[in-house]
Amino acid sequence: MAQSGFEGFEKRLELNFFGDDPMNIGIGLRQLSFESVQEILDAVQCTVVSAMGNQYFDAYVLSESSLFVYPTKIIIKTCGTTQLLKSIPPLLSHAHDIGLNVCGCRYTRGNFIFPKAQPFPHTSFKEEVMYLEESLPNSLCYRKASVMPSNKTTHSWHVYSASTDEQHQMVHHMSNVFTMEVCMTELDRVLARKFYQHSGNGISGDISGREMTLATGINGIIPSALICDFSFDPCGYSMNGVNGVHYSTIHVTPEDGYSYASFELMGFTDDSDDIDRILKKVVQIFRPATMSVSTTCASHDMSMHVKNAIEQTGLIHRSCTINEFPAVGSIVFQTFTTRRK
Ligand SMILES: C[S@+](CC[C@H](N)C(=O)[O-])C[C@H]1O[C@@H](n2cnc3c(N)ncnc32)[C@H](O)[C@@H]1O
Repeated sequence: MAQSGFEGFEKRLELNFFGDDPMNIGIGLRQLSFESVQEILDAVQCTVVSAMGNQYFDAYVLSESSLFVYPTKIIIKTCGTTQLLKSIPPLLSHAHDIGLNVCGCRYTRGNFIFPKAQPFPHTSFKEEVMYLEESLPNSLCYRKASVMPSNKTTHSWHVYSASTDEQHQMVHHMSNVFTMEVCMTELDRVLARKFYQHSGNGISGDISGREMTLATGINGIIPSALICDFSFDPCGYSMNGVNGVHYSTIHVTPEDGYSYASFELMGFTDDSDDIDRILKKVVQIFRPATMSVSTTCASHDMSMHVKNAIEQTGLIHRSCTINEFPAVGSIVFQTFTTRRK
């Protein structure tokens, strides 16, 4: 294991808002100017490298992962040594200026490969929780922080959630929406090489990103999705998939010694056959030695589909932890490894 390298494991923040005038939200957060978005990202220390949108939301590829902006929801996912939680104060302030107030927060992450390289407030989960508690208004009175373990101390899932009373009631009406966060380490070396640019060809990150999408089969994971992709120099890859109201996103750190890839999907639980097929395709593209899947949903029915699909790829199910979070629902954290691990 390298002593230090690029931290692939992302921090993910999801904030939900409500309007002063709920019947008149319109495009809500999507009306934030590009300057306001950049100011929020400055606090995190990352920038926009590519963007696309549809009638439902805007999707940005960042220098360190992704940002999704819906009228009343924002999801920021950043890796490396970014200071994700520092986005909260400017974000709440800009949202307030357009008549929106926060009503729900969910922060999740895995275990950093290089924890000592993380800056404040990401130096420890305790520090992160303290920062979250101080940054969120008192109206978010249902709060919970938990570290969900696996069979290995090196793999656990950190979760913080907070919500208002109203948001707490609302989650039950959204019972068929889920998010799935997949983290993969020790990628197959031959497959990881596909995320290196061909040296000295001088082509842009957009064009070589597209080439990687096609060469690896990433475009076949969700064939109906519109893809915004980008490759970094000399290596590294990010993409956002836009499919109606749903997004998917993939980020790859292919360097040997600390290789990492993530896949995330927001979708409807009714499409469980599709989810089986998607997960198998993801495993086939990266062939990781270790994989964790965290599903967030009003119920925990999804977890069985996840387990069955991944076991069919030859990976072995090692652990499953379930926890309930107010206004979020059930989070199921499962880990898998190859036989040799
Ligand atoms: C931003 S991407 C994907 C991040 C994602 N969280 C992951 O690790 O899967 C990170 C990869 O791009 C490479 N990279 C090259 N230039 C970069 C830059 N300017 N900013 C961020 N990453 C860069 C890193 O070395 C790493 O391999």
